[in-house]
Amino acid sequence: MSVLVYVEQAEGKFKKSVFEAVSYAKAIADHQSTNLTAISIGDVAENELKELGKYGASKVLNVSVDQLKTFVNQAYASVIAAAAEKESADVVVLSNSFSGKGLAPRIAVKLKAGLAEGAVELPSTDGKFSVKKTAFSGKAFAITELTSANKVIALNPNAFGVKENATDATIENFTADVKQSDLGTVIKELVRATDKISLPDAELVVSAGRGLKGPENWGMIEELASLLGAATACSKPVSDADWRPHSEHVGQTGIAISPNLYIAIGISGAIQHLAGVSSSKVIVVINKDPEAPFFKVADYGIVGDAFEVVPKFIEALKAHKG
Ligand SMILES: Cc1cc2nc3c(=O)[nH]c(=O)nc-3n(C[C@H](O)[C@H](O)[C@H](O)COP(=O)(O)OP(=O)(O)OC[C@H]3O[C@@H](n4cnc5c(N)ncnc54)[C@H](O)[C@@H]3O)c2cc1C
Repeated sequence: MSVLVYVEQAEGKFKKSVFEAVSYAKAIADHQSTNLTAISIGDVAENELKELGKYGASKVLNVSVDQLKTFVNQAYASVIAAAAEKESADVVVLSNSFSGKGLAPRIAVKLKAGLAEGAVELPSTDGKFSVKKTAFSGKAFAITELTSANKVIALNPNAFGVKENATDATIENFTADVKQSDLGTVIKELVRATDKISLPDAELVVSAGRGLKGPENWGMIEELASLLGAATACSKPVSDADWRPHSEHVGQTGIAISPNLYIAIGISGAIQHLAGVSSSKVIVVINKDPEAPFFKVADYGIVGDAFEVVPKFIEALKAHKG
């Protein structure tokens, strides 16, 4: 028995959430006194693959074939399942990212495995294999017991943290048959929508809501985000009104994020909004209404008018940066 972790790459590089998934998988492997193997699909240089050893992967299966250069859900799931079978892995771990959300259930079906999506902690060690995970679109937690022999766990980004565990990773090429039926949808070209920091991966996020009154007032939000090196986000009504693009909408029906810092400006804190942001490590709320529900989950709160507070915040940051 062993543990397999899928390491998603973007343009040949691994993101922090991947190193976190490897750290998490390594902790499971250690608990089971077994080895951790990683599987990478796409064009990744050897030195980047070797990096995975730093977090505990002792072997890396490298799949580099033309058909799988870009992400193809069904085909990637088949390859990862084939690797799990080859490695006799009974636990498969991956990040609960956009692609992870599509892959995890497919891999689980192929391996007849129990599935825990949105895991936020290591499985329990009391003899049962129970995983704490988010439920009801992030509004609650559930403890799910996986009773099947094989298990698939999709870890929520920023839930476990990156932990170094230096091992010398050996790299092995892995060739799995890619069936034509798995290539039903193929990405032909990837076009970047923006050069801005990607919201799902951002460590810092500045978000604003209807309290900003209109799209013309987002200049100060963008300036604040740029000074902090943060991504920008917004509430649903803001993107519904086309004040901001839908790619910035966070919450139950938008993107779920868990950055280290989430600054919410002029957002009431409706439950559907909180569903996507409440697992942020530190939440700062700026709202002129002291009764705004967001203050209940805030680590720091400023009761004040955004049009007064944000410019002062920007001024202070500029002064701090010199
Ligand atoms: C099925 C369903 C799914 C939903 N999914 C989502 C979702 O994914 N994401 C999401 O965000 N919403 C979602 N919603 C909508 C959600 O219920 C709220 O309506 C929405 O989050 C409110 O957005 P808001 O806080 O920007 O606006 P408002 O509720 O209008 O709040 C504006 C806030 O700004 C404050 N304010 C006003 N002026 C200022 C000022 N000058 N300075 C400082 N503060 C000020 C006000 O006090 C208020 O708290 C969903 C709703 C439903 C029914």
